[in-house]
Amino acid sequence: MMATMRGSMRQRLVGLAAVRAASTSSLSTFPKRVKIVEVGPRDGLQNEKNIVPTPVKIRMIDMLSEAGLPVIEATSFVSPKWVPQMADHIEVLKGIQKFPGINYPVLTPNFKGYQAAVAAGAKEVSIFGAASELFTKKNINCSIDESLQRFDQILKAAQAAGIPVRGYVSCVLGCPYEGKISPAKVAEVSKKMYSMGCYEISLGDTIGVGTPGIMKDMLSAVMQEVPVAALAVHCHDTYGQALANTLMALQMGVSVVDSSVAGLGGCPYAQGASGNLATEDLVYMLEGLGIHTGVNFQKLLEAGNFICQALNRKTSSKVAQATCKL
Ligand SMILES: CC(C)(COP(=O)([O-])OP(=O)([O-])OC[C@H]1O[C@@H](n2cnc3c(N)ncnc32)[C@H](O)[C@@H]1OP(=O)([O-])[O-])[C@@H](O)C(=O)NCCC(=O)NCCSC(=O)C[C@@](C)(O)CC(=O)[O-]
Repeated sequence: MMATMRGSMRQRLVGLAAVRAASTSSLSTFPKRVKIVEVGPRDGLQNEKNIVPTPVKIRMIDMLSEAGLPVIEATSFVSPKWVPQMADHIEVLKGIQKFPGINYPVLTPNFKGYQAAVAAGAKEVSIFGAASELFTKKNINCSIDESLQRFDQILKAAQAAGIPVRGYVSCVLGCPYEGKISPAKVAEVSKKMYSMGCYEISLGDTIGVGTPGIMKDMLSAVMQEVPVAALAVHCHDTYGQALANTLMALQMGVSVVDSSVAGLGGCPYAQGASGNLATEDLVYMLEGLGIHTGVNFQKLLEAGNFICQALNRKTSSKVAQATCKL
């Protein structure tokens, strides 16, 4: 009875957000549809100190699939010495249900990771670089130029095998080691990765220090070099700016947004990085703007609830917290 009441309250809450959309006049600049790239199973879990059992990861991904997320980043084929939490990448990728129409990309830092990912059945991979030399060194142990050479090898093999490659550029609004990063540097690295063959470039505010004004300047520079249709934003919420920064990107025409269920997340090689933009908060805002996502909100809440219980953690999603109280 109580659960049914809660369910109907949640529906009313989402309905309320959608009704507000109708009264908003400046919606013409927003995309009609946004593709959400769910990074919770990878970015959300990679920084967890205690190893999350593989069946929990698999159930989390299956629940996110049931919620209708169109892209779910499943795991990373990185060195287990560097990120022990992702050491079960083969079991996770093989163990999840592959829903038709949903992509399950995995991170591959080098050719070794790419080969292992493809052998385990990956149909899409993501390479990850940065606009900061020091962060690149700390994160993948090479310079930016060396990282681009490694990516080139992956991209050539992936192109031959018909495997799409997504590219991340980290530290686009600031670096934990170098501080300010110039929009020109972000544009330069993004352009290189796009020209080399990445179909999409995800711009990461890795430590969540950006504000909408800096986001605007950075995107303006990148959009000179990469078509906006090929751009995504990936905002961490360390300073509570992730939703505002994402809104700015949407206003500028970006229609792909990365987020993490329950706001889980953080990069082990970015001191001070906290969780990602929570998928629940993103979906609530997009519904309110009348922007289609295809996500079942109730099932998304259930996936967030499941992983928070498994981690013995309170959700970082404001919307999930609010609906819990209803
Ligand atoms: C890139 C390396 C491997 C270089 O690490 P390295 O130590 O320079 O690598 P190496 O080539 O010298 O090899 C050292 C050992 O690692 C092994 N190795 C080498 N490659 C692999 C592989 N792919 N899979 C499994 N094992 C591997 C290799 O076989 C060898 O094993 P050993 O002989 O010592 O037993 C390492 O630095 C690494 O794994 N880094 C990953 C760090 C990471 O995952 N960071 C988090 C993801 S990025 C992020 O979160 C930001 C993002 C994407 O979300 C966007 C944003 O927020 O901005």
